[in-house]
Amino acid sequence: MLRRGCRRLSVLCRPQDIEHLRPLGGSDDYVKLHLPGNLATSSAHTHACIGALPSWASALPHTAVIEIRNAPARNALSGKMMAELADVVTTLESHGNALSAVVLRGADGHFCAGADIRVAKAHLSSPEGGALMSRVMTSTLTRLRQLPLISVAIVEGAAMGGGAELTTSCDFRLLAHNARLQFVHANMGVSPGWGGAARLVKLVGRQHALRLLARTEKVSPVHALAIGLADEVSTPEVDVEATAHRFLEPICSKHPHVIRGLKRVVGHADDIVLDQMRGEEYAVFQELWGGPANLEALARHRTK
Ligand SMILES: CCCC(=O)SCCNC(=O)CCNC(=O)[C@H](O)C(C)(C)COP(=O)(O)OP(=O)(O)OC[C@H]1O[C@@H](n2cnc3c(N)ncnc32)[C@H](O)[C@@H]1OP(=O)(O)O
Repeated sequence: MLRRGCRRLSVLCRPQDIEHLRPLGGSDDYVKLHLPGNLATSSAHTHACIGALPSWASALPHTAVIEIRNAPARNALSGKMMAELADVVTTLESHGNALSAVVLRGADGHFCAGADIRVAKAHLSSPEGGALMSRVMTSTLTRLRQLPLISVAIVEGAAMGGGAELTTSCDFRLLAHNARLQFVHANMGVSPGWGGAARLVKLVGRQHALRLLARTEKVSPVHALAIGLADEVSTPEVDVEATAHRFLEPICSKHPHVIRGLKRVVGHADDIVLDQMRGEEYAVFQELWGGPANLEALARHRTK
């Protein structure tokens, strides 16, 4: 399932891969997309599980929240949750025009403990099962990373294994003072399988990435900040929700088209060669120049 194109190596996930994972979970574990009121109504018919925004996020305009919940397993992802995360990303790809940002957060004080080991043991322990999970998660997290939205992981408590990989698929990581990140894969006898190794190298560089992966080091918030794995760290005085608010407010107060254009330009600069980037930059500029936000800004600027 690996395709070696002339430019990139891509992992192909088939719809039946996602459907294979969907029954593998319980009734209380889920991944849910929380949207502002109008979008929640218009996205009600999509596959994804949709809810209203939690109160801490409702004051942030143009922001969605992805909630990860699996209470008995520190929010580890069951197969069902992996399928639901894919659904959520599909909804954001097709219904997210009015959004600027998406926040990924685990429920009840933990981010995510990786793959749900109970499910993995019972249903995905074969090489084929692992490959299937890897295809689905790599594809979903690549699509999450490529959304034209600013994505932010709020990391509280444990982010282990695949959970640590999940944090790297977001543009920014805001860590609670009690956050614990650990790429425990080597302890599980595996390497990252959700695309997280490549993203980690991009974030922290070859040296730190190899060290974190090979030594399975526990990364404290202070260390994460020092090596570029964290963008902000909350304190006991300023909690993680207030930290997220402070970080996101200057982004979400701008016009969503502008933020989406910026993300596309920077995303492409990061991922593709320069001449393609120039084409994208030109195309985005043409789309934005003369648009409502640009005209509003021009109107505000008085001619001397
Ligand atoms: C390519 C991706 C590959 C992977 O992600 S493989 C999975 C890698 N993840 C791990 O190895 C994490 C293992 N868990 C831990 O280290 C710790 O549980 C963790 C997350 C730091 C939390 O520690 P504590 O707060 O002390 O809680 P605890 O250990 O008592 O756990 C509470 C309950 O949660 C369960 N749990 C934690 N991680 C899980 C997982 N990944 N899958 C399934 N169940 C998991 C744990 O078994 C315990 O259950 P119970 O209450 O004893 O029934």
